[in-house]
Amino acid sequence: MKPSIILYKALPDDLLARLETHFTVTQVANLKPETVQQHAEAFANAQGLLGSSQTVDSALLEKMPQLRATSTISVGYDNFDVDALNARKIALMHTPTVLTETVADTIMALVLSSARRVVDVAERVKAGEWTKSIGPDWFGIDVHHKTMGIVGMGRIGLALAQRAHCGFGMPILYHARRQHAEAEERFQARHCDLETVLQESDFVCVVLPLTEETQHLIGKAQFAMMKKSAIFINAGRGPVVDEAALIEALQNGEIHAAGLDVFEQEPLPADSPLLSLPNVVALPHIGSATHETRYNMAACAVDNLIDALNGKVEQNCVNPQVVR
Ligand SMILES: NC(=O)C1=CN([C@@H]2O[C@H](COP(=O)(O)OP(=O)(O)OC[C@H]3O[C@@H](n4cnc5c(N)ncnc54)[C@H](OP(=O)(O)O)[C@@H]3O)[C@@H](O)[C@H]2O)C=CC1
Ligand SMILES: O=CC(=O)O
Repeated sequence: MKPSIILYKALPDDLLARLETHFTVTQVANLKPETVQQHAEAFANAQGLLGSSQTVDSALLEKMPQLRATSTISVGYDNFDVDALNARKIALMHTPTVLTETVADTIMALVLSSARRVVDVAERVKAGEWTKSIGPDWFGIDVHHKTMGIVGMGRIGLALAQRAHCGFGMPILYHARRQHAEAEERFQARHCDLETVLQESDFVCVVLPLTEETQHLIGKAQFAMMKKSAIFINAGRGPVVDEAALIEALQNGEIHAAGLDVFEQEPLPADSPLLSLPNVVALPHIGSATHETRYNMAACAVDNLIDALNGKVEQNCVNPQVVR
């Protein structure tokens, strides 16, 4: 008999078919308690769980006594209670690498659009305000050859460093827990403490995972350290930044502008002050959102679940050490 799994995200037809050759699939809209209750038997029998962007906590795991593997269509896994998974020796699979280049492209898009005011001035053109040759009130600031500060020099940080250094001639400062030889050799990146990155960078790009250590790592004191001309980018996770402090820093002119793909609350509430600040580019968490990359992530997650339920956790497993 094929193992049963719960799928909580729509998949392209060919990937759903691949999943169904290996498993009996119950597809649900979400992992809310009422959904779990409605499909109680399927959850009780499921050995696998596949989807994205939903909380997987101990309350859910209690309803899934047979669960052996979870597979998220994302690289970030802060929405999972990893300790609870570890306690039950449940594998957690994720999709690093396949999205790295696309996310780095998104971050460069935020850098360029914040600095050159692409969104702001395009809206002015559409509003019919381009009636004569433009003046300094339409100007932006240069990106090329400015100092790029990267907080989190992992896979995405490295791909960002490549774009910034090789494409835009930017010197790179970075902060991570350890030194990264590849970034230093290929892009002459300089490993610094967080304070130095914040003080010396023209662009501060945060590409950190959300953990107990990184939650609100960037707050009032950190914005105060940045240059008044600095542009702040967050493409890691919203709660890494104290959003109230960011809003204050933008309103008080402590920093020049911000480009944001992630927020403390997503979707961003319609009354967020960020939406009325002209020096903010706010994106709806589109880091990896291209047709190609989202397909590749879903394919990777399907393969990951097939592998994990066959006892193969050498690749893309967050907790291989606990899996039997
Ligand atoms: N906006 C979006 O759509 C997307 C957002 N993301 C986010 O980006 C994150 C990073 O992805 P990826 O680059 O693949 O991950 P990696 O694991 O490759 O890199 C994470 C980096 O963060 C650093 N880091 C972690 N904790 C700390 C800390 N406490 N202090 C300093 N540095 C720290 C790591 O340091 P060290 O090297 O020293 O271990 C590492 O350099 C994801 O976890 C996710 O949250 C990812 C994809 C899309
Ligand atoms: O935010 C997206 C991810 O893959 O993580």
